[in-house]
Amino acid sequence: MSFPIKGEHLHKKYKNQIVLNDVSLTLQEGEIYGLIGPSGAGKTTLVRILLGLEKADSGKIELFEQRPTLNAFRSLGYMAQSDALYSELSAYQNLSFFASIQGLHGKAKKARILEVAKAVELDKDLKKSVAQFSGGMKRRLSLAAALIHQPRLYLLDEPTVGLDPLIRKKLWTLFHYLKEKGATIIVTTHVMDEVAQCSRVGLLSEGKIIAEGAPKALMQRYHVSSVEDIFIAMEKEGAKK
Ligand SMILES: Nc1ncnc2c1ncn2[C@@H]1O[C@H](COP(=O)(O)OP(=O)(O)OP(=O)(O)O)[C@@H](O)[C@H]1O
Repeated sequence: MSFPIKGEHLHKKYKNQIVLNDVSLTLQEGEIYGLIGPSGAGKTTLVRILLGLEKADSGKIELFEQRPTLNAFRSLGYMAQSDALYSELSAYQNLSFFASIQGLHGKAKKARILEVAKAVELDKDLKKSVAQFSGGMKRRLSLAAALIHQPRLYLLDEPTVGLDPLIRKKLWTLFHYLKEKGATIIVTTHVMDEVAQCSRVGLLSEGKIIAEGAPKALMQRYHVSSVEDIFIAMEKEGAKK
């Protein structure tokens, strides 16, 4: 078993606010790990630290069982919570920019842009300027940009916010497809039916991962019949500690 990401004893404070208090997290190859928790719990902060975009105050990170290098970070696929797109450019130009950064050129680049645009159903909108895109289209374009270099590891921060149920379902089909092909995905979400589709779930609350496991196993452990109830039971347990 290989571990695409390992974070050990991570601590993070903003001024006097403790956001991460000794968080350890190990992702297994080929799993979809759902990171859940109340708003402001530190999910984005944890993802950004794992990605190398933010520095932990202390703790250790390994990427593919090695100390992370800049190149290793480049090989990750990241979809931020707010879309990092160039609105004055077309969707095609945006994808072309991200593809070039990743070293794709010429015919291979063009083919890959069409492939990822199809995967998120934006292939007919590639010529449009991003300024004319809806919120959901921007989310999908951000995802396409994260897919462009076929990374082995994806960090997706609330990838389906603002998307209609049909597109949401299609994106999850895509996530499962990526997983089947061997990719590992860490995804933050507040949507319970998405949580149910994760291989494992971790609940971050008050700076700690207070529960972790497969959704079914967690339902058994907390004697509840829905993922939503796990969330509530885990939170209650966390509050008692
Ligand atoms: N750069 C920063 N400077 C100061 N405080 C910050 C910074 N980034 C995050 N925080 C604070 O850290 C806490 C955790 O934020 P974070 O965005 O990681 O939470 P989250 O779990 O992702 O929330 P949500 O579910 O609402 O997206 C919040 O209280 C936030 O205000």
